Amino acid sequence: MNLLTEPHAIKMPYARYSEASRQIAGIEAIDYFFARQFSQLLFSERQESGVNSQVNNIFHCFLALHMSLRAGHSCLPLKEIAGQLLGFASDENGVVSHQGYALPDIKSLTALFNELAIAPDAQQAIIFDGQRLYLRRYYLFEQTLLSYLSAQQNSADHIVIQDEKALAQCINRLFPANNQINDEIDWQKVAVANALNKTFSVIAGGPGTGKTYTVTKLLAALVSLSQAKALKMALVAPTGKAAQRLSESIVQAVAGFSDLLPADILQAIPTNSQTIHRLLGVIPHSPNFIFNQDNKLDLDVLLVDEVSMVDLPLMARLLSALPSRCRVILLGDAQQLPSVAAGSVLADLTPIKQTQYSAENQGYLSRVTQIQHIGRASKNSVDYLTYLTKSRRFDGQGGIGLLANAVINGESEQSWQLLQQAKAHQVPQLAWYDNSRLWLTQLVKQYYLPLQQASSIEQAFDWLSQFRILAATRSGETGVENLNAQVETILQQLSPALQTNTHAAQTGLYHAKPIMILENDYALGLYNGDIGLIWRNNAGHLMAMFEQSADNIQAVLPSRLPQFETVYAMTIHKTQGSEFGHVAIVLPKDPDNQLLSRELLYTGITRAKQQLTIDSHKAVWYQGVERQVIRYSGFQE
Ligand SMILES: Nc1ncnc2c1ncn2[C@@H]1O[C@H](COP(=O)(O)OP(=O)(O)OP(=O)(O)O)[C@@H](O)[C@H]1O
Repeated sequence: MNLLTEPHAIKMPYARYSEASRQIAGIEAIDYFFARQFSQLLFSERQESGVNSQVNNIFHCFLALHMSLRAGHSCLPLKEIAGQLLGFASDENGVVSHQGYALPDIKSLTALFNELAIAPDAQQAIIFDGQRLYLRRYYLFEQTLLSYLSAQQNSADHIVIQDEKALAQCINRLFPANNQINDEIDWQKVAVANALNKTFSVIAGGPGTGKTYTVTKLLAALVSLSQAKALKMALVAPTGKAAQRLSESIVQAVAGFSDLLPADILQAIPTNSQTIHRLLGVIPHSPNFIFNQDNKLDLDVLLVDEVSMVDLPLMARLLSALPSRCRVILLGDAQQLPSVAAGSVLADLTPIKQTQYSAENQGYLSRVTQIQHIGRASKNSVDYLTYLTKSRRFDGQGGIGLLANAVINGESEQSWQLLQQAKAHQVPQLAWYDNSRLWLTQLVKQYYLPLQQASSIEQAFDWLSQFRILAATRSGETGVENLNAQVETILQQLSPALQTNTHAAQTGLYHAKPIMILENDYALGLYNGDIGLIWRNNAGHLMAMFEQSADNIQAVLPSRLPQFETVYAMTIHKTQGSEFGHVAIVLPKDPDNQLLSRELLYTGITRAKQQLTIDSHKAVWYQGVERQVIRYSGFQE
């Protein structure tokens, strides 16, 4: 069937894209062609149907569905669009620029889609299920996740370790009683105990709450309890950088446990992490992987870190590739930005905002941890989920933790007051500027100029990790591209060597320039988001250097590099999974910028370990803190 041939009986609401874009604000060509193609497909199969008079409504719903997918939702709940005027826009004087389109109420829309018979089993490309419209692909990914979860929750025989006495001994050895502070519940201990009797668990918490520390104890417990059976364990994260950090944190945690555990147990704790893509085995130019539902991984334990960054398709593919015996432990901060691509897996898996277990689970936990009051039983319990709440990094009166909390709780006034106090130097760790850029020259001098004088590449990487400028957008005055150009101009003013460097002027490359890779190159082993430094080697040639692990630096000829860009400044989205000593966040000037959200600000703020500089107007800050990222999915009510 030729999809582009319109069945003659059906008249589409817009003859071409230009007409639709004049009428509907915010659409892109791809939304229009998606709606047109799938409406035509539907009607070509239903020429005699009574729904023909509804072509406009169907077209508009499909248009809204595609706009939703583009915004990262995995579906479109009809209740979000029913009875509304969508795509309408007018200027500040009330002059209408786009008329938009109106949709019928929920009852009529539901009746229409029921009549179309596009239920999940109808083998259609667009599916209507549970009052939501889906593209079939995303529906199937979501089903994979949902059925994985229900299989874990319903099957007690998946639980590997059932000897509670042995469990209790092991847990109490890992968490000696003197770890208990002022009768506070040690949630790290609870999290380990909780994960030990489940094949699936989620340990969630903000930065520095000890997720990696806790999970290292969990791995130690699994090794101790496996009774000489060598477990096949894998540690993964969504990006190379996050995988590297996970390895480093586990090595650091293991080093601190020498008083708690014998050397043979410590040695058996895995420390090598890899990306999820690497574990699954990338097939070049294909979205599929070597390991999948028909060719499963041989694993007993899988730990996934930074789950907020994992999108729905990747999580579904990962879970499909696991054998049923595999224990899965997910770690992440559910309050961070969701994945760039579709879905909000971690947010969906953490539907309640504090730990709440069933009475049965509480009974088990009390028995093995000897902690008596783990909480009241609740109907809303989610037994696989434990929150760690005590930040080991941002305690006391440090401004970063206070600001992060106020932002994620939507407290615009309180967070703004913190910034004002910071201006008066009353809050440690914070500095605030009103879109002035006064800080830029000083921080470039402090952090970026010294890179040129670093005595070794290792030292340069170390210094580079101390500071980063973060922006919400790529383009525009406050975007990454412009900020990078400004830093380079300042560096040229400060460094006479750079001013006279004709090679730099011709190629844009110079010694100690930080770069970020923008596309995967499997042959070179370089991936989107990898950060490197242009560096003059001993032979006097400029090479691109990448820190593959703490003691392995890879040198690549600049001419062989995949697409890359300068990275004195980067987007907040791209910094997920990384941290820096000092972070400077530059926000857009327009409060209506659609990228602004409290999750974006929170993610940016929590990238800073010691010092944070914020550059924002008041109206922009308020908008950012008040707006929340919402992602629709079939996990929600
Ligand atoms: N119970 C504890 N006792 C002592 N030190 C701890 C404890 N829990 C965590 N820490 C220390 O606190 C720091 C942060 O812990 P960790 O790296 O595990 O946190 P995280 O939640 O994984 O943080 P992020 O993912 O943001 O890096 C580490 O230096 C760790 O050794």
